[in-house]
Amino acid sequence: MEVTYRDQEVADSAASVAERLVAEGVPARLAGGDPTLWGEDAAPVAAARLGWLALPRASRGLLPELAALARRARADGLTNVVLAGLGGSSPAAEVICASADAPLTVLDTTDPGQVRRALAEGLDSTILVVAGTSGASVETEALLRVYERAFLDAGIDPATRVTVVADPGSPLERPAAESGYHLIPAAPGVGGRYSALSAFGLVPSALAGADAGRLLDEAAEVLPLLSKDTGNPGLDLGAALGGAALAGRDKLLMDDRLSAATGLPDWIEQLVAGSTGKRGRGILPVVGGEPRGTGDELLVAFDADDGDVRVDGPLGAQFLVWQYATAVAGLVLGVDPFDEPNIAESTAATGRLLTLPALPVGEPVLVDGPVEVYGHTRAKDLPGVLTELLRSVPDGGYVAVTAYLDRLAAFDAPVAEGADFEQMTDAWMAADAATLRPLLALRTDRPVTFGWGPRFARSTGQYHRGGPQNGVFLQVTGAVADDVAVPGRPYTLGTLQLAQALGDLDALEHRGRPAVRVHLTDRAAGVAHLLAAAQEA
Ligand SMILES: O=P(O)(O)OC[C@H]1O[C@H](O)[C@H](O)[C@@H](O)[C@@H]1O
Repeated sequence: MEVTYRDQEVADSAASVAERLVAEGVPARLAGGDPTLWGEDAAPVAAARLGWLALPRASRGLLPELAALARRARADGLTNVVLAGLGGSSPAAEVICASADAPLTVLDTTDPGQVRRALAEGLDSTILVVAGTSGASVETEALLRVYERAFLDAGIDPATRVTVVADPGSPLERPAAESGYHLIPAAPGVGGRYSALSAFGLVPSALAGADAGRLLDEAAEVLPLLSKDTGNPGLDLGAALGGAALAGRDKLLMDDRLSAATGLPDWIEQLVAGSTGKRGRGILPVVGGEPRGTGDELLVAFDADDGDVRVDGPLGAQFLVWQYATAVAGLVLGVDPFDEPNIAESTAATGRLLTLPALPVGEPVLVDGPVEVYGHTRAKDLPGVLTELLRSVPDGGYVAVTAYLDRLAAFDAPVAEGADFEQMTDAWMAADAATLRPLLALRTDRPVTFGWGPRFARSTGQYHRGGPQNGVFLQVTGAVADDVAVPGRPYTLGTLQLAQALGDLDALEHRGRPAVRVHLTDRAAGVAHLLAAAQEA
């Protein structure tokens, strides 16, 4: 694993940061799991979250159980692996499986269409992994309830299909015990964001056919370097991230085009945004963003020379080194990398909204074709709304687009017969809400981020609310055609999804951030309309 500086300014600031950290004994103290590094107030939480440093070795104990689990699933014909988990409980497995070409369906959504899509993949061959660290995520619990009912309706005993991965003492242990699900207790003292090499990352990956042992080997190889004062890739990367952010280069761009790992920036996003975005500080990962030369960017390139920092190494080592580097960057920025003080703001608001007889959606301030606009705007049409939002981004700020929609809906777009791959990709992009990010990025030199709700809410959501208050928000919601009931709960997935969006908006508006919700009364037509509006200057 190697970290190389390719920009003199970054190299200089990293060197002076590293010198200070070494003088304070940080590398050995962090590698040894010293919880007092981030100050006295942070020590109790850190003490309960530094377990990830031991995982490259400790998780080896899981391997026989994982092999047996995977063997049994294959013997039973359970090849469709579905992972229900939010925040840090799912993105590592997503990257591991995508990189290993191991098919995994990740459900970190409350979108009824996306959940129906997953259910339709064939319950006969489905094994469901339900993953939660705190066990408090309402989405995970709802998805478990939906799948339990679906299995029962299909005449399948859920106990033969559900595996629960949970922190010891988590409320998720209860349904597991009551219903006889296979329970795999996660290593204690890790927490969601740092759980890649724990049961959270490894159980679904092994079931889907990825090589969990290899990941641990890759991480174990780099582990001894992390206590060193020199030649320590975690220290080098952390000093670069922290030093650059202190110098105003706090937008993290990543070029992974040549990387053997698929989707690593998405995992880094949840780690870095959730860990550093607090107390008005933080590092904002801009996944998919291109460098604009604006002076507030740091470009990290994987296995390539075009960045300010070059990072080379296999996936298992990347996980460990980025975790260490993020903990170091938190120290440099003066934030506690292990808490998430502002996540609860929107979840509490969502909880309150769900107790009301009806969701307070309000009245649209304007309707433009299949798109309703809610919030404060003086604009007369949708292109005007977007222009106004873009103009309201302050110096050093950013635009965050968040879409509470079906992440896979674009693949339903009609593609002409005989179309080649490029034409197919064009058709999908033209139907994908995520295309808003590059389109809006063409119209501003400020970074534009994109996140699917509620997935982003537990990572960049922490940064949006806790980080520098210079974000401008465009939230996209959509009408639900075919809702899904949540058995045993008074709400449907569609209601939960909308309540989450409104809860998030509420938390942003309370902080005085410019935020507009656009609601698609027809989802496919609405996305097309929105993308067209984004192109109209
Ligand atoms: O794993 P859960 O209990 O469902 O929590 C999901 C997520 O919640 C918060 O956002 C934390 O910052 C994450 O680290 C965690 O993964």
